[in-house]
Amino acid sequence: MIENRKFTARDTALEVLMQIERANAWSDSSLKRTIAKNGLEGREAALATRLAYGVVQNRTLLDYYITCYCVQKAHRLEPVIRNILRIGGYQILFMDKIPHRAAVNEAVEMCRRNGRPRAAGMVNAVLRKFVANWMNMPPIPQGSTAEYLSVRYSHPRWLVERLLELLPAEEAEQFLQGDNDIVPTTIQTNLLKTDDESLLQELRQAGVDIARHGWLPHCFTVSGTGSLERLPAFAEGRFMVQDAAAHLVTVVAGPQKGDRVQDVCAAPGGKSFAAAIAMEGEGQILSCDIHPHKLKLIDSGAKRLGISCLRTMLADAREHHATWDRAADVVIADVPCSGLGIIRKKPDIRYKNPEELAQLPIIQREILENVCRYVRSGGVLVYSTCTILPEENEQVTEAFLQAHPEFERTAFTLPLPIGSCDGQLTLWPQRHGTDGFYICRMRRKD
Ligand SMILES: C[S@@+](CC[C@H](N)C(=O)[O-])C[C@H]1O[C@@H](n2cnc3c(N)ncnc32)[C@H](O)[C@@H]1O
Repeated sequence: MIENRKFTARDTALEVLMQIERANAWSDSSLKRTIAKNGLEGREAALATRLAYGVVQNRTLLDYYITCYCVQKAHRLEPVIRNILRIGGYQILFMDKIPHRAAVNEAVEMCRRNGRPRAAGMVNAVLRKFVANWMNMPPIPQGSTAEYLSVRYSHPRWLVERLLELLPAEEAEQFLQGDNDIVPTTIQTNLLKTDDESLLQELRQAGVDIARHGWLPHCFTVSGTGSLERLPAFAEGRFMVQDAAAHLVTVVAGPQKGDRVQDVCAAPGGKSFAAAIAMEGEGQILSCDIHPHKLKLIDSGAKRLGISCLRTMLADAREHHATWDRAADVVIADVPCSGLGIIRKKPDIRYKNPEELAQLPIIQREILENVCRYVRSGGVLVYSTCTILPEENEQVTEAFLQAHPEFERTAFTLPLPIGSCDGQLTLWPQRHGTDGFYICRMRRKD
């Protein structure tokens, strides 16, 4: 049955890749939209997703091989042909269950269906070379370590060079490799509605491949189960999806029952929701964001999870609201960042323009400067990002602490293997098995 419909999955992947290329679309939102428009479900939707993500994750490498086997360089090919070749090449090199013959034939058919019958012969010839050599593809130029890793793992050169400044080469390679792996999803029990054991049983009965998280209480890892959103347990709010690293931000913030919490960059709401669960639904959470449409995501998430102690408000975290001064027990500043720690979930982040990223520390510092005013005496200020770059992390908090002696970093202890931290922590995928994150816990002394 799937055989007959693979055609649609490949066309959907092509449509998504074209949107990414032409309109600079993000792969996750483009996939969601296109899968719905094309009416794909279940395994067909999963195949379209795997193909589109797989090509984004391995784009440089695929283009390198295409260039080796084609008279024209990959970047000179017409975009639609280039993407058909990438989809075909990805299946041949990375997907064991798809017969090579099917990958080639489907690519040839896609040329015809997309009004490019004259390219069919060339596509056939290039992909046949992939098939003939798949166990022994052309060597990647060794050049410098950065050049090799950049092609091998399809990350831009600047990012590889930056990682090589931060990590030993072997670890940088593990990081890059991990960005292209399929990672399990982490979910958290909504203790406001159910308990761990009931959720485990319910999801097992629904056919979900689920295991308790290795070290995070009330969390599970789930894999290979397609969209979790179709499950009644999701629709009825018995769990939320959140990576372990993101979850730890709330653990570090440590909100207590009855607390007043302000989440100043809150959408789509994950850390506010985790705070509400930790607070057993009692207290006040003010979840702000700069984008009105994103506030709706927080509202609908809170409704689904049965959280009633949360309200949303449109606010730019750089602008002062005097009425909030010294009012919060906990302020969470999960600031906009380069997102380089979550490439394994959002593969196209690697292609962001580094020049735009250079502005982020300025915004991050402005946010911290402003929202620190909302922390009460003795209250907690948590700064977090989903990146691993020191200029968005330690360098922002260190500059802040130097300018604000009324704040100090305070130690915290997390479940092993992390253990005790001196007030700040960078989580690394290749070390901790989580997304890449930075968390800093500060306390107002006066
Ligand atoms: C890393 S995301 C937050 C994720 C969220 N805390 C969660 O756990 O679901 C950063 C958010 O900051 C918002 N944002 C960006 N600039 C902002 C600003 N100046 N003021 C408030 N929010 C801002 C973005 O719209 C985005 O939703």
